[in-house]
Amino acid sequence: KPVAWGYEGDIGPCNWHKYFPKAGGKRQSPIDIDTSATQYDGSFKPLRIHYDSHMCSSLTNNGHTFCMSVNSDQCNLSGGPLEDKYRLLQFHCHWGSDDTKGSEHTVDGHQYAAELHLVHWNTDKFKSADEAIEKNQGIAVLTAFIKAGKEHRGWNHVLSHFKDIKKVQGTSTVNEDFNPKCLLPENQTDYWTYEGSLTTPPCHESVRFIIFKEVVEVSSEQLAQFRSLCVCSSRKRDTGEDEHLVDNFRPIQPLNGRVVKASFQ
Ligand SMILES: NS(=O)(=O)c1ccc2oc(NC(=O)c3ccccc3)nc2c1
Ligand SMILES: [Zn+2]
Repeated sequence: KPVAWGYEGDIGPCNWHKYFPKAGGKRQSPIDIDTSATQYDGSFKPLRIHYDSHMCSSLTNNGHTFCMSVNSDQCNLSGGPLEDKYRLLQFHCHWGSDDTKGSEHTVDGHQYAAELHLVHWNTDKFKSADEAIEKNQGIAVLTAFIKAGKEHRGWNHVLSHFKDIKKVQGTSTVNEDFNPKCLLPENQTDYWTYEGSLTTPPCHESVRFIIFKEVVEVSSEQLAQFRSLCVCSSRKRDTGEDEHLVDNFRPIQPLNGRVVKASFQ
């Protein structure tokens, strides 16, 4: 029977290690990026992000975030710090209860309103995502910070399906011509990268994070739509309204001597 975990109370991040021992490991995520301690690495080749847009995907509320599952073998990532080719598996976000918090990684202690994770698995080294998810070098997560600002039209293709997934386990099929590349910042040459973990249980230490320096803007109204998702099926709080899915970010974890590399000087 799967163990319940969440972001507050007894099942919150401080207790994850009791049922998910890797959560207490030495290369956990997220971390704070201290820009004075990052090391420029001139050896990185250009990042190659090739996504097609003719992919059918499904959007689900898994009770911890929304997850857009992608099943196209044409969405590939390679280059940069990566030695192998990785295939897009899903993307999701982390956010807060207001625009002042929500990202998992922080930059010089600054937390953004939300954080986008595009999750890829290593198709050169492993036969399935189920295998890659728990192996070193198995996963690469392209990450973009999100702040409140002007409206992002690309995000509306995803947000327009949110009414179908308000409740947990709600699923909606997305067939329209949508390319997740539109969710990334324009500047895809400046990024930080380090070796970490899944930021939710089971916290496998299998992830290479690639975090773009440029921050993406979405409107405050669009951020409010993230918060409209419900974390529980129909259980009403004693106050009678639905419990909303917010503050689904893990606190930052010890760096333990890891060095964050930068693709830029
Ligand atoms: N916040 S995170 O670190 O990006 C993160 C955290 C936990 C995750 O579990 C999975 N599993 C699959 O996507 C998957 C999808 C299909 C088959 C096997 C695995 N991806 C994750 C990403
Ligand atoms: Zn994530």
